[in-house]
Amino acid sequence: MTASSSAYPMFDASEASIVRERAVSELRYGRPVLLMHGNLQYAVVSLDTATPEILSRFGDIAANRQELFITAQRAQKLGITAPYGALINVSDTDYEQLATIAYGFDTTANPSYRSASESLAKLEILARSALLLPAFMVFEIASSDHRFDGCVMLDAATLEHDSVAEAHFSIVARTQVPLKGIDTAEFVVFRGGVAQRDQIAIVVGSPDMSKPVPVRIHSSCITGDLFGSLKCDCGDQLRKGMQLIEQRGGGILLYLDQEGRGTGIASKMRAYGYQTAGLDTVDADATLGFGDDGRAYGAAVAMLRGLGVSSVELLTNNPRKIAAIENAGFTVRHRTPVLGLVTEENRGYLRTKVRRSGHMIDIESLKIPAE
Ligand SMILES: Nc1nc2c(ncn2[C@@H]2O[C@H](COP(=O)(O)OP(=O)(O)OP(=O)(O)O)[C@@H](O)[C@H]2O)c(=O)[nH]1
Ligand SMILES: [Zn+2]
Repeated sequence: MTASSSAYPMFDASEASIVRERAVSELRYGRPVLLMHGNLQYAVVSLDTATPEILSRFGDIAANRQELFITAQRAQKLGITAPYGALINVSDTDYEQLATIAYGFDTTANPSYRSASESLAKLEILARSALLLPAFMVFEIASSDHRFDGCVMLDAATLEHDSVAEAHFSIVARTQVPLKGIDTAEFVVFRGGVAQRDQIAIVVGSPDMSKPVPVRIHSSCITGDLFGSLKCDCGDQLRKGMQLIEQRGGGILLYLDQEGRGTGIASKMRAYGYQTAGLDTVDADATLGFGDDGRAYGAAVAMLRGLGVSSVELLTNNPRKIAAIENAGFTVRHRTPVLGLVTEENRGYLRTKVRRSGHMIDIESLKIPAE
């Protein structure tokens, strides 16, 4: 084999999605990245992963002029109105105090701040990609400052929510798996999109792709799907969804790698902690800095296209899923509700879904049998 003498690199390492994934990796290891916006450059570290030592070094380099970025949702919890988030003055704030301001249950802090620019609001997108809390230490650096040379540098303008247009997926494996109560099921593994993660489509039976196909788009819920958590209805919905598809004579279940509505298992468990302390699911996420539901359905769209689906019967109570599929050009012929068992433990969660997230569940049906 002869070595290539091409003057061109094998791939374009400046491609926005690759730079973003490198930045994600750096942030998860607690290291700084550079966020560019026009002539401005910000050194940024994640509060979720940076150690006190890293933060202290960061503060030394910034000569104590670093600020804490929090999202608009978290700012609102602190009584601050800032549409793109806020930059909190933290010159004399220790690590514990930073965490309290950034995502603590106690929201009584009254810090001095300035409103963040639109470009810094993009840090929330980066946090979601990295499955980290959306709180960052930020320091604006001069172009003559070379102390962050070597850090991954990304352009804020390239940080957009997972868009369908950029999602390229391909099938890497498909194989039959015998499932309890299901006649035939084929697991089709797709690879692509953000971080080239693997996503699964389960094709039940042999659906006619030229007709409306029964489809459930299911976001992963380790606690509910695997362990039978009583806090939500996910496990029931998963199994009911599969049964409904089987009863229809075949269809597709898309199992999306979107734990905790895309915030990741760590943030979901933190949110559960706040729920135990009395917050509902939406307020618990907002207290951590997250918006109501930031899930993107690019992977679902790509998988349905990859399987040759154009028209669906969607098994869901969530209007956002319908909108996402319709916006991508699919015809939603029919919607079938999927409701799990209502229990004392999940009733509040289901009510919040109806009242605050617009889920189409008959509130009367949320009475538990003994009521
Ligand atoms: N952040 C957060 N995520 C949760 C909580 N409870 C469940 N989840 C996640 O919520 C998602 C629920 O997914 P789905 O059942 O597909 O979606 P849905 O929005 O309920 O819509 P349908 O079930 O289709 O009506 C999963 O990713 C769960 O991990 C919670 O309290 N906080
Ligand atoms: Zn769940």
